[in-house]
Amino acid sequence: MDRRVYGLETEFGLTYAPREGGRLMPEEVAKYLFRHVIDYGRSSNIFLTNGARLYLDVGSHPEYASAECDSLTDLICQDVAGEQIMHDLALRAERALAADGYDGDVYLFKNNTDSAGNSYGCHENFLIPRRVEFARLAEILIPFLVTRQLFTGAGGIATVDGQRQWVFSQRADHLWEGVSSATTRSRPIINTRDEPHADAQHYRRLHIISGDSTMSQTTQLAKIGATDLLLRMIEAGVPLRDYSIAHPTQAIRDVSHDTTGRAQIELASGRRMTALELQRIFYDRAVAFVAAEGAHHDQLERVLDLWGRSLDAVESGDGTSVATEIDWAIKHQVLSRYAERNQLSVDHPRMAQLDLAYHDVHPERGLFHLLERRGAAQTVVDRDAVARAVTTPPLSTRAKLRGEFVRAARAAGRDFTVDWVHFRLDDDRGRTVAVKDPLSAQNDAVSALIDSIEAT
Ligand SMILES: Nc1ncnc2c1ncn2[C@@H]1O[C@H](COP(=O)(O)OP(=O)(O)OP(=O)(O)O)[C@@H](O)[C@H]1O
Ligand SMILES: [Mg+2]
Repeated sequence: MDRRVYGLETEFGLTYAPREGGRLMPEEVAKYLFRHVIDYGRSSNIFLTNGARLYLDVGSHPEYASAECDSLTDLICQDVAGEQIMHDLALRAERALAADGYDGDVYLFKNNTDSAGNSYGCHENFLIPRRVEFARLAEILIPFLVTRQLFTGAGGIATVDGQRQWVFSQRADHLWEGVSSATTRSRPIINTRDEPHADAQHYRRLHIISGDSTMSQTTQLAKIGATDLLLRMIEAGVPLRDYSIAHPTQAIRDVSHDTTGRAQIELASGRRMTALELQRIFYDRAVAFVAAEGAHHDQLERVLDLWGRSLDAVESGDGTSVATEIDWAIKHQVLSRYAERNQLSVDHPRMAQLDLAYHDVHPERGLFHLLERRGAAQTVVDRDAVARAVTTPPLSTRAKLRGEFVRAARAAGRDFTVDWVHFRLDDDRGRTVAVKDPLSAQNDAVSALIDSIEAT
């Protein structure tokens, strides 16, 4: 695909810490969090003027699904904007709670596990051509996804065989299948539910649910950029050997638990390879592909540089060279310095607290955000671009139409229904406009709909 559509869905962890007043169940806190959303959109499932979807499913993990983007920088802007939108809801919830006699703090975490052992996800969506045979795609992609945590993992401390230890990924211990159509009960690496939100004859939406949520913008760039590049190679028919893994979910855990990158992975062929060896193959092939075909976007050099240096860092056992860029290394550096200063072992509860604080979306309280402000975490996009993305959609995809439609309908106080594909004014005799092409930012029928709102 020359222009690819990307979207990121993020589920957040939510807790309430009382200063005064009683405790609250997560479901009750979620109700407070979404009170403003329901006041604003009369539903707990709404689309925003930046083209994103904000919703609360059963349970207590609010989700922000970014608008469709066709560049990595737009995607990062839209994703970080989601944190700010969530944070704004948390502040409103605190005020509403206070009015009801609950004085305390609402915490939102962009992470993947809560203290009760539940896991929630960060789902990556990629538009891919249907002509690519899905079985071949999965065969190549799964070994890549199992091992890419060497540079995409959020890192942190987890309990493995009863012991607290450093790992690459929070999500790895919570995946149960390679490929499946379910996202909740069996939780696969790739979800095959076939809902392309595009012309189904020609496209698929690849739905990857195995990744960790990402705090660092540079990690996000490396994660989505490398995965896109691999997809591009598969689409181009680059011959890649079959590295199918015998037991993918066992392997993803083993790779996560061995931070030397030397976890042995058994392939379906019976051969054994380490995570680093597999990643080196993918990386070398990607470098050769770009050398032959040229870069298809202006961030590609940075993607390859981050990917390559991360593998070097794992190989050398020293993360400092990527400790401002890659989440696991950033977190490891700050937590281990703290442990040294305070003589804490890895199983000390304060270490678990810091690990959690890294993912706090609060711009002043969150540990990652503190590091970023101090220049200890590099960025890809500037603050102004993120601030714009809170209210403005990406301008080169269908999201632009959605954002403009939502804005116009709200301004005029009109009732409307939208989803990723459809646009409708509820009192417009049921006329629904469908925009099947996610890459189209112009559509006469939607323009006419918007004009009709503005004319009244
Ligand atoms: N044609 C497309 N190709 C790739 N991504 C798309 C396309 N259309 C929409 N997206 C992205 O897919 C994501 C869909 O999010 P959503 O939460 O609605 O997921 P879902 O898989 O449809 O449903 P759910 O999470 O409710 O199970 C969004 O980030 C959106 O930007
Ligand atoms: Mg979703």
